[in-house]
Amino acid sequence: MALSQIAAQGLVLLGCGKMGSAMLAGWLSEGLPASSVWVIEPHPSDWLRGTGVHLNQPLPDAPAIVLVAVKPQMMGDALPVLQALGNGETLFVSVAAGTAIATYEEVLGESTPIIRAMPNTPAAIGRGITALIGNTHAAEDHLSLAETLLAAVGQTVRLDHEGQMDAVTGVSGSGPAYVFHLIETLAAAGEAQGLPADLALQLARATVAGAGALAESAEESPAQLRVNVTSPNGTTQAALEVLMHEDEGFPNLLHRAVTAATERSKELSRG
Ligand SMILES: NC(=O)C1=CN([C@@H]2O[C@H](COP(=O)(O)OP(=O)(O)OC[C@H]3O[C@@H](n4cnc5c(N)ncnc54)[C@H](OP(=O)(O)O)[C@@H]3O)[C@@H](O)[C@H]2O)C=CC1
Ligand SMILES: O=C(O)[C@@H]1CCC=N1
Repeated sequence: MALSQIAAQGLVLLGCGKMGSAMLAGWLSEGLPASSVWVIEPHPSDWLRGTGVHLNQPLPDAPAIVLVAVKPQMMGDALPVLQALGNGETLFVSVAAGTAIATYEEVLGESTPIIRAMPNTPAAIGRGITALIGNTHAAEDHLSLAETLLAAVGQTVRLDHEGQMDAVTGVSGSGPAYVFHLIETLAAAGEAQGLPADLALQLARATVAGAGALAESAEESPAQLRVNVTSPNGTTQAALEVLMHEDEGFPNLLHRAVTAATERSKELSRG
């Protein structure tokens, strides 16, 4: 099914904060007409008001997809509004962290096709990645429908089982924040070495963006690309000896960070 077919039946977006807006911006720029989107959002931003979507208006009877993008803590209040669309043709896709498929089945009905997805904010510029897993009522058609929608804002991957979702959240869902923090801290380190703040930020931002693009397009592995930068006994080697330190280096730090995110995702799903 193409994006135009989703447009014909309608798309409902429940919650349009940071993640909902990132995806909506991507869909609109990919040609999804604003007139085919219904958004339920208690405090719409000026940007959202300006898009021309149906805002807080009565919903269509059988939209192709309802996408749920409210905070996990808001789910109990938000989901019942959609109950009438459950147990029907409409596919539900939720991007909420730490909210199990079973939670949606309880509210929407067990025969509702439900897909749990974990996107990330680069979706706003079509460079996201979304992992998906469906319930037993999500057939191949439903999965490819969700993939059509989410592929419009980046890559998609299917998971083998729902248990992988916590770690996915820790790696790619939260991951953009780690990279933005890397840019901030690389710039601050440059400033500490005497560079003007704006120059340090320009260097850090372009370096992370360029290295990311190279890592994605090059045939070599990230490890080989790292070696390519590292002259024997040169400047990079001096830095990597700090970053690759067994206890205080990047591997241990990132391992702890991803573990903390994964554990928090598990904790959220316990309620
Ligand atoms: N931000 C990210 O990078 C990612 C987020 N996610 C998931 O996406 C979901 C949304 O996160 P995020 O966008 O960051 O959070 P935000 O708080 O920015 O967005 C949630 C939006 O939902 C609105 N809302 C609250 N209650 C209701 C309701 N009853 N009906 C409709 N809308 C409601 C909120 O309004 P108000 O602010 O007025 O309460 C807010 O605008 C979360 O479940 C999160 O786990 C997944 C991947 C990445
Ligand atoms: O921080 C969070 O809980 C959400 C889920 C992944 C990214 N943001």
